[in-house]
Amino acid sequence: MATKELTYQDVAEHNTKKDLYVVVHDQVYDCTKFVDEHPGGEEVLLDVAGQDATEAFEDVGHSDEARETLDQLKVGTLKRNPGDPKPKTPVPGAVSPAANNSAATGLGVGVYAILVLGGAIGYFAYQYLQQQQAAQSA
Ligand code: HEM
Repeated sequence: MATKELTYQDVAEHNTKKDLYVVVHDQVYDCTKFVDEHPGGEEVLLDVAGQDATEAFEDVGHSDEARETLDQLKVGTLKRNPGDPKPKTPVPGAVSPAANNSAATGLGVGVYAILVLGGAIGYFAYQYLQQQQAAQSA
């Protein structure tokens, strides 16, 4: 197995579909041949091309099989220098339980507000119509 040491700058140069390296858990992987076969689509891999994909990779909850595939793509180990970028946060739209939860909580408050407001408007409209009818029949 290759034990070449690459810096983050080395990896960052391989950031196109035809030459695509990613970092996962400080290991460097050449995904060039795999990008077209990725069951999760090429878009997500292109999004992390030449970058640290650890968080994106783990957030999806890849299978052991995916980890074996990853093993076969390994080209070296990342040599971290001070000031190197941190692992990239997952792309929007990617399967992410944490992101989904926070979105649901945010939406929950909004939905409650609409329901309460809608209920109040409905109630007052009903009262108003009752009064109108009472006035007409008098
Ligand atoms: C870096 C190397 C990667 C390898 C070797 C890899 C491999 C795989 C494999 C084998 C699967 C099939 C399901 C499974 O076995 O878990 C899969 C699915 C998936 N991958 Fe990756 N993946 C990689 C990176 C990524 C990244 C960076 C993302 C970014 C979000 C991603 C997103 C997904 C998604 C969303 C699926 C689910 C597709 C579906 O079920 O329709 N993958 N990947």
